[in-house]
Amino acid sequence: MEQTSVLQIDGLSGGYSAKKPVLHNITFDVQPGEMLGLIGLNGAGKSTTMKHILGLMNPQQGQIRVLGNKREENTEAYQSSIAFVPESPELYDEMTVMEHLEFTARAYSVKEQDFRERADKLLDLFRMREKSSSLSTHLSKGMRQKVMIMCAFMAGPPLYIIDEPFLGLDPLGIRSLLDFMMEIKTSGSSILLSSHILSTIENYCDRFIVLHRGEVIVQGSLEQIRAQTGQQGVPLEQIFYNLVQGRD
Ligand SMILES: Nc1ncnc2c1ncn2[C@@H]1O[C@H](COP(=O)(O)OP(=O)(O)OP(=O)(O)O)[C@@H](O)[C@H]1O
Repeated sequence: MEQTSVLQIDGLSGGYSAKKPVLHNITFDVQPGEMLGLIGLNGAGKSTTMKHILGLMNPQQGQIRVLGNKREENTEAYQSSIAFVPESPELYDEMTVMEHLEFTARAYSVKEQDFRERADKLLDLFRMREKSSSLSTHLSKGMRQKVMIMCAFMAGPPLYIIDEPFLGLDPLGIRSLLDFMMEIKTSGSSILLSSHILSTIENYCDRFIVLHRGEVIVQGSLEQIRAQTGQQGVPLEQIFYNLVQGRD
């Protein structure tokens, strides 16, 4: 039997006005246990693609399925299968770090035992234990970003959508995040990650989608992209530069 994709995007076109689509006929999938890197220049359409997946924007054309469900057909199953880490932290001012974790656990119906285990692990991993009772307004920028990441991991869904997570994290935080993402993959969940730090994600993502002006110009594993572009042994960053340089 064919395996159901965690995320399947077919012929997605969309944007902020019907007259001027930003995304053009985007097609790609994410399989269980895969980490996909969504890369592209500023304005290429990475966040807009994520907004469509999250259901914050409606496709002008095409379809998006999460675990086989279309959002409009089975909204609850669709939404509860996704956790999102936005580029800029969005926290509740009047809630502590622990209360954010509790709130997320309730929203995703995480069992009490799992909540305790995950909270314990995340507070240690991201070195946030001594801040667990601090209000979010009393945290540094990087700490606020860590809370967003911890909440997504608390939810424990099949699909994580993570928008440029490394900015603001210290080197230990980046390492913890990368290690934890590898653990998540091993447990069978999937990650769609956007980042400009190509040298960091090069060794972690199973496949890459290269977006340019709202179109997928190349996709595949690093080896496949090297073969497709005739650039054996070349780092991802250089391949990306060669691909987009001088292209309209
Ligand atoms: N709220 C908005 N209203 C209208 N146009 C928008 C809006 N947000 C983004 N755009 C446009 O959509 C296009 C894609 O932007 P998007 O934010 O998806 O890019 P991105 O790849 O995430 O870029 P970055 O790397 O800078 O985060 C750009 O041309 C941008 O100007």
